[in-house]
Amino acid sequence: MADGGGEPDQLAGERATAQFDVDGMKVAWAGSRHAVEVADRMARLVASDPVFRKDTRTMLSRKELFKDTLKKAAHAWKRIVELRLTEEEANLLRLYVDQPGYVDLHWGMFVPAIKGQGTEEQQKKWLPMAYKFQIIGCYAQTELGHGSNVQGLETTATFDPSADEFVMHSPTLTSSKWWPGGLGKASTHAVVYARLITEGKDYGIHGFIVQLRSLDDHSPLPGVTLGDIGGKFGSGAYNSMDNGVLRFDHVRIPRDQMLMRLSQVTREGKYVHSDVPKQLLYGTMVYVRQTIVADASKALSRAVCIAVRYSAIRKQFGSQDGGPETQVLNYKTQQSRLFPLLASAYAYRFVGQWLKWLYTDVTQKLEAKDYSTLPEAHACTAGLKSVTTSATADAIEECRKLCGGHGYLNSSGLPELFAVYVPACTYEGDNVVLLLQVSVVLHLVARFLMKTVAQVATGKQPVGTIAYMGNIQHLMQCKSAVNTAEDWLNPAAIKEVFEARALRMAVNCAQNISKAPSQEEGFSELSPDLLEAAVAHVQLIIVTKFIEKLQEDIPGPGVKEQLQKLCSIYALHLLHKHLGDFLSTGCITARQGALANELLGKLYAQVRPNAVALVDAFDYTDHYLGSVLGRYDGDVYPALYEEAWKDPLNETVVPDGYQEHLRPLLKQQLKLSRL
Ligand SMILES: CCCCCCCC/C=C\CCCCCCCCCCCCC/C=C/C(=O)SCCNC(=O)CCNC(=O)[C@H](O)C(C)(C)COP(=O)(O)OP(=O)(O)OC[C@H]1O[C@@H](n2cnc3c(N)ncnc32)[C@H](O)[C@@H]1OP(=O)(O)O
Ligand SMILES: Cc1cc2nc3c(=O)[nH]c(=O)nc-3n(C[C@H](O)[C@H](O)[C@H](O)COP(=O)(O)OP(=O)(O)OC[C@H]3O[C@@H](n4cnc5c(N)ncnc54)[C@H](O)[C@@H]3O)c2cc1C
Repeated sequence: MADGGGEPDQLAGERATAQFDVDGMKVAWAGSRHAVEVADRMARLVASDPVFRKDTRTMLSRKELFKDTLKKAAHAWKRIVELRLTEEEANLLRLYVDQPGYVDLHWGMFVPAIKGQGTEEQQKKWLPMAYKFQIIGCYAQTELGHGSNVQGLETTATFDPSADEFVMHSPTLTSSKWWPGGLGKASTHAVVYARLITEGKDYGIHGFIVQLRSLDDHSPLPGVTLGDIGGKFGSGAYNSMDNGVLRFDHVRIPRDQMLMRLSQVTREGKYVHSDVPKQLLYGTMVYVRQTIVADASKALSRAVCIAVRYSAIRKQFGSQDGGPETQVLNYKTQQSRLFPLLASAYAYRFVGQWLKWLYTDVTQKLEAKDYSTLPEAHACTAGLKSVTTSATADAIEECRKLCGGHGYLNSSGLPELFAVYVPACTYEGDNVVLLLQVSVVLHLVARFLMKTVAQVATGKQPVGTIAYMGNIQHLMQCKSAVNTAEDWLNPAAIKEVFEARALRMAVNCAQNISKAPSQEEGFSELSPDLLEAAVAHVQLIIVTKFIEKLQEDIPGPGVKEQLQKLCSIYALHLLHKHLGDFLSTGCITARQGALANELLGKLYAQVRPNAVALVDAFDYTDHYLGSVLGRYDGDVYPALYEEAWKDPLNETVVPDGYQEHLRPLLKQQLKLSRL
């Protein structure tokens, strides 16, 4: 029992009110019983290892933090080798270590870039070294002057046939590579994206493997300037990563270090393009965007887990005759802010699982030289990355506010979680730039369908996640049949209005663009509307994948019922938030909007007794959560109190600086008061 009002038993009471089987929900969340078991084992392995402690991380200096990251990475690798962990286990171990570091770029981008863009011979040469960490690689694409506009990169790779070498050069300040993680201090090699110039002609951006540092003493090779780009947002957080700067002064590399799966330069300097689509140059980004969507649910579920547990512990107001105050989780406002985020965590989890499937499917097709699904993979990964990361960043901040003042303490875990997460809205493609990519696809399809609407039944039908657009005749005219609040529980009713909204917004944009003097001008003028149409399309994908998940066999008493409620909450809170879209496109009436809101209130009340159990199903250890507010035992107040004393400021009772700055001030005031 905690001192002064903290009531740890309260969480036990909350758990007792759950109306479903938490173990069954853990399986639904993780994807299989096996996945629960592996995740649990890896989480405990990390939590029990003192090297992986992270409770003082936000108090470390940048240098200490970076060294701590090197230590953790080396120790993690040692454990992976000693225990012969599988790839699945190693990935989970990395997740639970919970500290960004150079290994992420080595495994997450350097290795995939070589796999995707290197020839078989190049893979045979470089991958075994990378797999054993004999070399450490990063992904050096972004420059000081250009990140989003990849075609605008300035670094050059000029072929010199006399030496059979490329000369890597940074011709301007703005061509300095800037941002690549792991580049600043750790990497020995990089996949560098540069303009290929041969026979006096610029063939645009290509990838090259470049050694940057000596494998003997780690010093930069001649002609290579390297460093870290400086401290970043927040304490701890992404500062564990050595995002770096790189400049080349006529650095020579052998010709066979150009990644040559997409195109080649011959010994004589001839440029040859293979039959592989040039967009595969962007393949590594597609891969990482897909992992970022899966990670959104992890970050969001962590924040929600902290906020739900703490909201069940925290009490304010409502005391009658000296009785207990009200748990803040019982306030309808708290529920209406928190439960949509809980539902979003589940929604992103399932869409992330689906996207992983889509990516695997596309990869298999690419291996069989079927490139037809590449545009779908690009649009889905770009759109979902954008929508899920933006919403997750906002949601983490909302969870901080939901935890009141204590949420602002580092010990709540939320400030660091926000700081480490928020760059996901920018890296791997700025979220607006990525949504514009989705809107290009939507615009093309909408324009095509408008032209061919008469013969749509016989014409070429859109497939994959844009298949619904083929139903244009119905979706442009349909009116929702919802008549009672409970009618909104019908997934078909929800799907229809989300499809109609997305299609009508895309068609409206296409019609307005067609009125502009040129398509380019129209596209630019209407880009804010196009973004909204893209968001509507992506939200439809998430809702649809949640609904499809519920059509699967989901074992465990009450599990499917809870997920059905969460699915309805996810969809209806979006409907409520974007009511303007649904009304202005005529998909629903104002009354139907009000009915959706009425149902939302009822669903929140139904979720309330299950809320703590629904976050327990994420199966997070206290180590991974890293939050005194989100502790499993709910013993929040003693932990908060204890944590405060660990701050370096409390190492002495009288602070450093007292003699120089406080004492003279206080003495001076004394003199003044005596005057
Ligand atoms: C310390 C602890 C340690 C523990 C240790 C444990 C040990 C290790 C064990 C395990 C470890 C595992 C670790 C794994 C972790 C993995 C996680 C990885 C984390 C990553 C962290 C992220 C870091 C960030 C990296 C970056 O940011 S890299 C840089 C990213 N940059 C961008 O995204 C740039 C965005 N811009 C663009 O993508 C493009 O420029 C564009 C906006 C798309 C425009 O392209 P452009 O060619 O200029 O013009 P378009 O005409 O628009 O396009 C042409 C054409 O191409 C199509 N297209 C475009 N993109 C793609 C694509 N990606 N795929 C396919 N097609 C594409 C486009 O649609 C056009 O098509 P059409 O011509 O048909 O219209
Ligand atoms: C933490 C972190 C890690 C990173 N790691 C790596 C890495 O490992 N390797 C690497 O190569 N890069 C890395 N990056 C770089 C990252 O990929 C780029 O920052 C990102 O792609 C955005 O590009 P930018 O910085 O040029 O933004 P800009 O494009 O300059 O964006 C600035 C603003 O302009 C807007 N804008 C840009 N273009 C358009 C347009 N066409 N229409 C409308 N609005 C537009 C954007 O929405 C944004 O609001 C990292 C970045 C961060 C923050």
